[in-house]
Amino acid sequence: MVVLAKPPAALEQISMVRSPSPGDNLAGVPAVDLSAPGAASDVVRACERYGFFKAVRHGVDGGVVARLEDEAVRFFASPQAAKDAHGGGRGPASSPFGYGNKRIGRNGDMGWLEYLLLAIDRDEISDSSPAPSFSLRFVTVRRNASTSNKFADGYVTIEFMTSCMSRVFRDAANEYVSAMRGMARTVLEMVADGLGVSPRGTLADMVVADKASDQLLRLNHYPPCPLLQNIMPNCSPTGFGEHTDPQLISILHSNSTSGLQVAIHDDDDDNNHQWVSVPPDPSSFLVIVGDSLQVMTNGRFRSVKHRVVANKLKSRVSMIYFGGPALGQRIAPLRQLLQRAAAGGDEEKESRYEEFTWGEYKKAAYLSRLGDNRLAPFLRQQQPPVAKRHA
Ligand SMILES: C=C1C[C@]23C[C@@]1(O)CC[C@H]2[C@@]12CC[C@H](O)[C@@](C)(C(=O)O1)[C@H]2[C@@H]3C(=O)O
Ligand SMILES: O=C(O)CCC(=O)C(=O)O
Repeated sequence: MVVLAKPPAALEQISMVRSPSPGDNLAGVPAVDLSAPGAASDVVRACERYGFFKAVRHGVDGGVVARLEDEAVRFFASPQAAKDAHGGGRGPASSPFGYGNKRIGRNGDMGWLEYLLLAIDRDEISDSSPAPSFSLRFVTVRRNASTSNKFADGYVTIEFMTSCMSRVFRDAANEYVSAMRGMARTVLEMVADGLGVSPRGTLADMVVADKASDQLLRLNHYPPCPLLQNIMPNCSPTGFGEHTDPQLISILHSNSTSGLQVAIHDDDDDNNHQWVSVPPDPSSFLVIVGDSLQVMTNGRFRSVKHRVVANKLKSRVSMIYFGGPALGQRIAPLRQLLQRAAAGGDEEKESRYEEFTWGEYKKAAYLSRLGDNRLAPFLRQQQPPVAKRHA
């Protein structure tokens, strides 16, 4: 009798992928030295070809990263019941925010991970603040209400509406988010410079200066998964399924455990892609182009598909800042790019996409499955596929 190997119950509903091997590593991960004079054009080149890059010499203090990572590790090591108490609940009315275990989003996606998803809310705290709709929510307040430009530059503090975390955790998250907002500004200004769009704050202000912008912080923990070692030695569970990020920009940090893979498209055939591993480098950050930035560049930048494969032996901890604009922000190609095209430049002069606001897109995104192509319903009819990328 042949007995078929069956995955352990803990892995039911989690899809398997081929285990990464050293040969899958992306040779020459695109890297940009953010302190270099030519950084803006390097950023644009990487976002066009790959949809992501590794930011080095970024100016973020290692202590800021270490303090939040230590707190995240401490939180994930706490008793399961304590973590579950901060979950967003289950079912269609549940909140995506707070602590989650294996369930990603509300539409049936599963992964070998646990996480904390936090909204960064910039309302000032006051007695009249509406009660939060979920159990974990950052509320940012102005440190100095009279200096609004400082506010724009990231001088914010974060308070938790609930006391699930220690003061130390709160402070660590606060300083980390400030650093990420600073990097988001730097990169988005470089994008504007590199594309010849003025003022250079056009994109950065939507995410960093607009008081109503929609920013998230996600802390992921992928426990080691030795369960398949003997029965399926060449397979690994999916940690986080393939997806693109809906926002403008994401900034990812991970510890030294591998697992992140990105889809690299053929230069000649846009429908063809290959999954490659991005070796971890805790001294750097990965900047990822989101769907909204793809639209704002009229498809010139690519929102890159990425996923995480669980590691058999080591825990992976990642921390991601997602920079989205205000819900009412129109998501459409930057006018100057279209105007330049109309005046005879080399870019397309019509938008490839139907118009939408970030609020509309976000609503649709949160009803979709992780791996769906969320921009497809917004593509204008009879548009050619996303332009062949520049080398
Ligand atoms: C399955 C889902 C999880 C997600 C919302 C969605 O319905 C589709 C997009 C997913 C994603 C991917 C990037 C970020 O991790 C995230 C927070 C986001 O903004 O979009 C997640 C959403 C989530 O985990 O709730
Ligand atoms: O953990 C990672 O490295 C990536 C996670 C991710 O893509 C996400 O949280 O959206």
